[in-house]
Amino acid sequence: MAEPRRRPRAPRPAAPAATVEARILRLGTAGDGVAALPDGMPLYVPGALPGETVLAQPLARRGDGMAATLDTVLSPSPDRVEPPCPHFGPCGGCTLQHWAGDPCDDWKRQRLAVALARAGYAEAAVAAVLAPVARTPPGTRRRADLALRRAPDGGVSLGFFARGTGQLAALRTCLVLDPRLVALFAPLRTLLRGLGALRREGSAALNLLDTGPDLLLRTDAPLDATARAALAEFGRRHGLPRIAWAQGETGQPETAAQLSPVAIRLGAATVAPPPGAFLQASPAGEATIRDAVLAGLPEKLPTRAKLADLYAGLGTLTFPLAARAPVVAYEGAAESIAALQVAARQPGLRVTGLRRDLARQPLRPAELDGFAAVVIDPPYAGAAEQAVQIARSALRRVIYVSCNPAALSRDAKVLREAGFALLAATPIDQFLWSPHLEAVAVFARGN
Ligand SMILES: C[S@@+](CC[C@H](N)C(=O)[O-])C[C@H]1O[C@@H](n2cnc3c(N)ncnc32)[C@H](O)[C@@H]1O
Repeated sequence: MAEPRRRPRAPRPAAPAATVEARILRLGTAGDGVAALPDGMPLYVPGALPGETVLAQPLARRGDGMAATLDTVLSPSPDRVEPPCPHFGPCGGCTLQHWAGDPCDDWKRQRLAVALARAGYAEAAVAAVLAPVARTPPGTRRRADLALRRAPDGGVSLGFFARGTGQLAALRTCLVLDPRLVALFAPLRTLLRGLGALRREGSAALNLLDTGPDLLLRTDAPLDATARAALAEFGRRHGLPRIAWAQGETGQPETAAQLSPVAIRLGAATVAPPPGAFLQASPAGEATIRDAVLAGLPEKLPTRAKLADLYAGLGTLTFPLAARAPVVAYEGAAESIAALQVAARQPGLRVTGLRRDLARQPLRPAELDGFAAVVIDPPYAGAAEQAVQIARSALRRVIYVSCNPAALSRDAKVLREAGFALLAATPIDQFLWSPHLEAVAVFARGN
């Protein structure tokens, strides 16, 4: 899921507007408090909570409304809490840390209910199958995509961009990340201070694998032999089996130092992920998604049943699914599907991996009809083309893993119109203290 590494564009300077007093009516999908201006236009106030009266400074038009900054909270919500992280505010990572957990869970759960209701499922039908929010604990996030910036004195800051400002909030700690990744912040800064390949800006993507932290460094200048030796020494000292490097935001990663093999266990398979590979953000989040997907399968599968896993990545869901029936996994990223295919050669796994761009070439009805169930876990944009093909097929069971309620809503509408009922909906708070919401929804027809 998205993490706030890419530098956001700073808002255009606007003529200073008078501070307004506003009553916050609700929270918007980006986590901002939403009030109504006298003409009815929404006023988006980051940091404000539902029920609060605030003084806010309108800044500039944003979408259908007006963006503002929070000046003063005149009447705080009883659900306002002291943010536990010292970087709250400047850091763009956890924008809802000032909100108590239970109301935040209720808000996320309600957003899933609304998304499914917008797809046309009756409110009562949604309420009947909607599970409580599964909240992942702090200190368990195993992926971080940190921005790097060299200061004029040669020092390097490492952190996330504050929302909408282009300002990098330099982090000393992080409450959501696994402490084993946080422990690398200080040594990374020291390493990067002396690394000529980082002139002005770059990034450090950290994935915590079963074999230890896996680092993908992106810098704005080439990496020479001395720098490679420094990376290998860093890996040895801090227990990183592999450090990969790439030039620029889009350069192809290459292994700069490999000290021992990398691996992660997914179901019954051991997979060697490529540098910077997609992993579910936390082991607990992954387990919740996996369990909800497995629970969504038909109770009894015919002897010759096959399953399909679309947008399979490294096989996070593929390999657990293969415990129930043979699985065909489809994935667009060459390095990910290659890792899945290699892992699938381990004995007894019953997995076939195929590379396919599912946006351009969604599985057609004749292909879908051969599967007893299809799991679909698309990127943020959702799977509009694939949903249309599913609607035209004779497929009876779809398990949809979503990281974007709006895309889920759009695709679920296509399924509903094709006769799919909603059997289960599980909201998952895998990005604690952020407005992100993930979900698993199970659809069936013809049963
Ligand atoms: C949300 S991830 C899910 C991965 C996997 N199911 C998991 O749980 O780890 C979405 C996956 O879709 C892949 N993807 C993105 N666009 C794609 C496309 N057009 N065709 C096929 N796969 C695509 C990404 O490479 C990524 O692996």
